[in-house]
Amino acid sequence: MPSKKALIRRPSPRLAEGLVTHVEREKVDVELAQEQWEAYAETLRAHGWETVEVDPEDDCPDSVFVEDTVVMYKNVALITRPGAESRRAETAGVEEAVARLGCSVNWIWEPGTLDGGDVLKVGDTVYVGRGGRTNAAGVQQLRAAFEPLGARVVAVPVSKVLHLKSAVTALPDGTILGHIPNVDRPSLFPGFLAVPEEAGAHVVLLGGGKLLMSASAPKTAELLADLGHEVVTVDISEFEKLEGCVTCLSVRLRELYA
Ligand SMILES: NC(=O)NCCC[C@H](N)C(=O)O
Repeated sequence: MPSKKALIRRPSPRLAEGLVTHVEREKVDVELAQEQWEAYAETLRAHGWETVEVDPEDDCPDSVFVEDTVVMYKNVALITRPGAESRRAETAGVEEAVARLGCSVNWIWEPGTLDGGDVLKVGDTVYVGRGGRTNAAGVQQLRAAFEPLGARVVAVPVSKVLHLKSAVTALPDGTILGHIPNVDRPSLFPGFLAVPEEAGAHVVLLGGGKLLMSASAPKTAELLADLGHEVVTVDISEFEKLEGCVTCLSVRLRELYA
């Protein structure tokens, strides 16, 4: 039976020291972030996901952004080698967690770098962003890991935002959502829908046609609701100050047959 498990990792007490690259540093309220993270996890559970906590990594300020440390395809967990050196220590705990769940484990190796935020799966198409965190060797290694399993890997340039998924994500029907100023080449994506807000480009598919979105994209939420989607919102303001979005706080494991 397909699983509905989601990896999450509680915020480090050092969260406020997290990296910022494309935005001005703003003061992060760590206590509020903790509350927002609890509410995010509760929302996943309320929609049928069993949350599995990876052991915390308190010395890594960005460890809550668990999506960047592992990419799932079928039952294979590809442990990444994050582009930012300060994030490399995050992967050990994630590797342990996915192995415990029965995933087959594979790795991105030096000189490859790859962040999970750069990987968007739409059916068997796997888009990978070549940008500030993911290099050409990382793209090649991802291809070598997933193409034999049936994936079609499509590399796309990312220069305007931190990760590919900061720029685009996909609706359940495969339509790609993007905020045009953040997308290098919208024409590379079939069925592209431009959204009016930066955070409007970020959706997590909760299942049953429901979309999890940030409360900071009300116009896009209205647009998507008007197209017949059911939108569930969460406030993740403290993570957005660190260039995080709804996708980066969890990794959904849908194809485990444990
Ligand atoms: N996948 C994601 O959207 N990850 C966000 C990572 C934010 C973190 N401050 C970083 O710069 O790595």
